[in-house]
Amino acid sequence: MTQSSQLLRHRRSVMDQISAAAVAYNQDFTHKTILVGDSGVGKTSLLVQFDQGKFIPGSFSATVGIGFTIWDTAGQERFRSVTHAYYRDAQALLLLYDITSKSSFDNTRAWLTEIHEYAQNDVVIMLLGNKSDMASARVIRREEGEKLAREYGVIFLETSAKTGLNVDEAFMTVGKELVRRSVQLPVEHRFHLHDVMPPEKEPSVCCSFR
Ligand SMILES: Nc1nc2c(ncn2[C@@H]2O[C@H](COP(=O)(O)OP(=O)(O)OP(=O)(O)O)[C@@H](O)[C@H]2O)c(=O)[nH]1
Repeated sequence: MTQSSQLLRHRRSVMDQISAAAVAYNQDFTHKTILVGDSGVGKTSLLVQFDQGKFIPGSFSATVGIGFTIWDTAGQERFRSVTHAYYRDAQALLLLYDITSKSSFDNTRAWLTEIHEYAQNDVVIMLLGNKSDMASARVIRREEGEKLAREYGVIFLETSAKTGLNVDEAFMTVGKELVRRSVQLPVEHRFHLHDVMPPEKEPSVCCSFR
């Protein structure tokens, strides 16, 4: 078992709470969230920070896909065909780039094209500019991330898997949107968001979803 799959087995995530609450009100409500983006942008680190509240320096071995609620994928090209299969039944996607890597930012367009091709039409997408703690190495300005997010109509945040900045907010925002969509159910199956989580501050940029 990989390190990442072990941590997923033991996670006590906010998403789990949201999911559990949703299931209590609607037996059919399930969701899958996956993290995508170029190799090295910090997908696994973000997941570790969210799950364990800590940063473990150094690269993790490339992971193809693990867990059952939040899926971490490898950014390497050789795993791409496997990733395609994951898109199909994903309800939410966290697309990461590294603010110190222009190529990872440029490649987000290719990732978005792929997502549009393979994912469900109503998938929740969040664009995350990770490694925001590395101010002196920054090559992608925050405004560039915001502009791209607006262009594609997705939510945007800058995060740091190292300091934990906006990590919970990212997963919370996705969870809230999934819950919001689930309340399109008949009245008798609805539940109230306030019952499962306290009010959170809104993300810095929040665009309409597709
Ligand atoms: N300073 C800083 N370093 C980070 C951050 N996130 C990840 N890293 C580092 O970036 C490197 C790559 O992180 P990973 O989490 O392995 O990246 P990944 O996207 O899962 O990579 P693949 O599995 O190859 O797709 C590691 O050395 C991490 O310690 C961050 O927010 N800040």
